[in-house]
Amino acid sequence: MAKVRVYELAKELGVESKTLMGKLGEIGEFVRSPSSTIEPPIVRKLRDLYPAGAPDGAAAPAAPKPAAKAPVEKAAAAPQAPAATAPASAPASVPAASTPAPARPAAPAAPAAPAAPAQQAPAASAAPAPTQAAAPAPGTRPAPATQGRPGAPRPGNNPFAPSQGMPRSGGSDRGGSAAPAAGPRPGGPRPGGPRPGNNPFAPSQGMPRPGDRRSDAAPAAGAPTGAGDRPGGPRPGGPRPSPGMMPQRSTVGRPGDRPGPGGGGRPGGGGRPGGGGGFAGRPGGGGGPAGGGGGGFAGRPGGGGRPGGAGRGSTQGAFGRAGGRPVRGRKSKRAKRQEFEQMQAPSLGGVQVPRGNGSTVVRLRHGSSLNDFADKIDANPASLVTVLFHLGEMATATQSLDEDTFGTLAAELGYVIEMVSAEEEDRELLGAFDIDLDAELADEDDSQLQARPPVVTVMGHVDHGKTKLLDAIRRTDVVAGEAGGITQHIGAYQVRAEHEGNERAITFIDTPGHEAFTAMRARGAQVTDIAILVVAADDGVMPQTIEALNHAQAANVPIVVAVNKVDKEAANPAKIRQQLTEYNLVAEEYGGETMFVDVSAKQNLGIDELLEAVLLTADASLDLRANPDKDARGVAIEANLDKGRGAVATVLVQSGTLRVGDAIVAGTAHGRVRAMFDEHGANVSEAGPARPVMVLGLASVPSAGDTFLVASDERTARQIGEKREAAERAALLAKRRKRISLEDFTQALQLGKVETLNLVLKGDVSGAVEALEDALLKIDVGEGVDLRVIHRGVGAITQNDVNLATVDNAIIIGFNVKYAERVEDLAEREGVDVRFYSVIYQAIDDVEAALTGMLKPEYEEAQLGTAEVREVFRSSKFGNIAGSLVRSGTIVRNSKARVLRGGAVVGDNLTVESLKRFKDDATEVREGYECGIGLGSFNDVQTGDVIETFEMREKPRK
Ligand SMILES: Nc1nc2c(ncn2[C@@H]2O[C@H](COP(=O)(O)OP(=O)(O)OP(=O)(O)O)[C@@H](O)[C@H]2O)c(=O)[nH]1
Repeated sequence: MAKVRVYELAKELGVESKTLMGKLGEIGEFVRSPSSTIEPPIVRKLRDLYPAGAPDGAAAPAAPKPAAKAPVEKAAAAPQAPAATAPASAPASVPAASTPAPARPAAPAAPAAPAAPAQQAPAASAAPAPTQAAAPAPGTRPAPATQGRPGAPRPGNNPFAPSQGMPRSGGSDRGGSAAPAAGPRPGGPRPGGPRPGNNPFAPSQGMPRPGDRRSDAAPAAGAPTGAGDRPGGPRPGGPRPSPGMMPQRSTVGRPGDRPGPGGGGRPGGGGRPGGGGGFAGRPGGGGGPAGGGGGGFAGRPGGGGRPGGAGRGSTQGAFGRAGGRPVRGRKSKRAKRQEFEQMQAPSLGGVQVPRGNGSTVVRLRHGSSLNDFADKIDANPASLVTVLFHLGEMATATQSLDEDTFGTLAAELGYVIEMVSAEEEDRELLGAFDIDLDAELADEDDSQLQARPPVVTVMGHVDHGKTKLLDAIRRTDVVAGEAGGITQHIGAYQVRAEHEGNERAITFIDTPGHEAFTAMRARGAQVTDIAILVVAADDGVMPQTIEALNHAQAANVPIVVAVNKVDKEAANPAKIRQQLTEYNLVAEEYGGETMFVDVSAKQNLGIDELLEAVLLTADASLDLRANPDKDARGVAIEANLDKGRGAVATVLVQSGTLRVGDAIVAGTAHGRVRAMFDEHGANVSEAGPARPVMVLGLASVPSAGDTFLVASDERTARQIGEKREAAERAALLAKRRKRISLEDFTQALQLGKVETLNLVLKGDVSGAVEALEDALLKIDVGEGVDLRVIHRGVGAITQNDVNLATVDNAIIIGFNVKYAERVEDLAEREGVDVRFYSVIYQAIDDVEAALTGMLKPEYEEAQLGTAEVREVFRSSKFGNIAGSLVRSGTIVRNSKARVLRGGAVVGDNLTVESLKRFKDDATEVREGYECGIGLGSFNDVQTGDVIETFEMREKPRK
């Protein structure tokens, strides 16, 4: 069918060419002149508009003629001007786009009347016209089967789907033009409505970009494809196209494209779908035939071979999926569900996390990680990481977090976090081994309880005589005399004193000071029954006296005051009594309840009275009884690693009886009691309540204040120890992480205060570790540098130590210890600096040096050379160049510079940006030579100026 020119048609229709051109403009077909040709579909449309040759064109556009064979006929026709084709479809398609729903009902009917599809789908009928308008590429063969498909937009055609691949504005988007071809799924759209996956709001599908003509284009895609599609039913014999069958942007519509090998009727490599959509920006590029049939698929014959040349991963058009990326098959149900859920309640960061109702309690152990939290709420740990990140905290899924962090996260997600305390945690842990210490105590009846000695701690201000007093008490021991005195310091000792005619035992903790007392309390060990507060009679109440009594009172521990040094001339015991009344310690003689005893530790005066006072106080205010007939429970008082004997721990039995051979676990240390010694160095086979003994047989060194218990067997003891160790490690990690938050860090960085030397101290005995720590912390390193002992302990350097040092960039100092097995390799691998010392001062010297090295370097200016400006050259490239003579030193390129004029600085903070020796670039020019110096943007250089160059050098620290 030959093309018709405007004037010819005008004549035929009995209207003026101008009127017809106007009409063409109205329907979006812009023609240049009356002699322009019009594509047959447009011709038909116009004929419909002027059915009876009515000049007003009043005829309804409702009954367009079927587009049937037009494309075939037009296949070989010359390409149309883009201006003519592209806009044509747009207006036509708009109604379809805006009312996709009404178009749908037509779909089911379409297969029933394939011969007259257009009548049934008016919306679609408009579209075939423009699709035909897209001229076939020269040389492409038309697809015979493109026509005849009932026209109706595919229900699945999501007009908003960005992947529809509509041409972008400008109409020259080849890829876009391919979309309609891709759009139809010959396999038949599901008639039941839009594809569930086609969620126009789903982020994965996106909305059309502004400026895109997708929204316009989409209906066009729908319409023409509908024309070629078989809505509501499977394509006869046609396989469901895989995405791979979709035409590729890069291939479709290229002139000269050939149908693919299996394509059967896939013309022009899929035809230029732009033709289908009527948006063909490239005349001739659009596989007209395909277009005529309504997109690329229309070009496929019923047999539906795979489209040749159309690869995977190209435009996916009407499937609503993002174009460009290959998508294999349709979305899984799971993907759809996920998408749906995402639409419901995305959390902070856009991830999906099961939410609590605001009061859902989640119990977490101290040191738990996001993994643990995720486990409890059945969430994906990675999602929690994301949410936390959006809350301003960065953490990995396995990292232990502190309570605050969990609290923030939980609040965001509608949960309430309940952190389990260390005691509760241990209780739970022991519960797993059928050990319930609380129930044990509750179940004991009076008949099982026997009196036990009081356990006493001596506290007081520095130099008030605590140690001296403990010595004096030790000497008064009636048994000690017989056994040759207390020969060993084991951390605690028991003395016997006469009281009301009876010999009574009193246990003294041999670590004076409230620090040890409090440290033990902090570990959950309530060891002390009575505190002796030592106050020097010649000195009076001092800060640490007050601190000590506060600590004792806070622990509800009765106090006996030892007014010491009464032998001294300046002693004023009455003053002490008076002073202490202010702190609720009112002496008995003043009507109070506190016993004050005047003693002289030096002269052994009043010691017996003091012991008696202790016993009286104990009897008066405490019910000191315990059940000796059960497995021992108690506290580790002191522990160290002995070269010959291994871990040595002094434990205080609090209840039950500890026997040699018992399986024991103290904190994380476990083992079997191999031997026990008392403070006299004598072997003991069993130790009852309030009895301190030195125990051999533990596999590792427990910490002071660790509670111990006898387990049913060694295996249980080991398991408890290991579980405690894991919990402790987690808690330690959590604690460590809390030390610095992101804000603190940034602030510290800004203040230049992040240079912190972290240390892990390990020693053979706790005393040495403490001494080392004290000495290190006393190093005067000046401001700006911090020293922190992040961990200290007794024993070999373990994997835990190295791990800790790795995380915190710490240096490990080992004093008289070595690596534990296989730890050296780890330290080397992780690059942890581990230093061993046997002389404490060497360690201190080294740390001091390290700290000095860490101090921020100070810089000073060092002059490199001066040059006198002899002449100024102007260079368009480098600005002014100072032709200079080097007067002293060397002028070095890229060095700092300043310009002096008459001794005054006229330019500072400059850089020697270019340096030339004649025409050659030079890196440096020495004294006596001429050179050209360019100072960058500084152009105010004059003859006679002096250019001084220098560099900033680090100042050596003294
Ligand atoms: N005259 C006299 N001097 C005493 C008496 N008790 C202790 N001292 C002296 O006081 C000084 C400090 O005694 P310590 O027992 O070391 O005192 P401390 O309270 O243990 O001191 P720190 O361990 O530093 O807290 C020593 O020189 C003792 O000899 C006493 O009863 N009379």
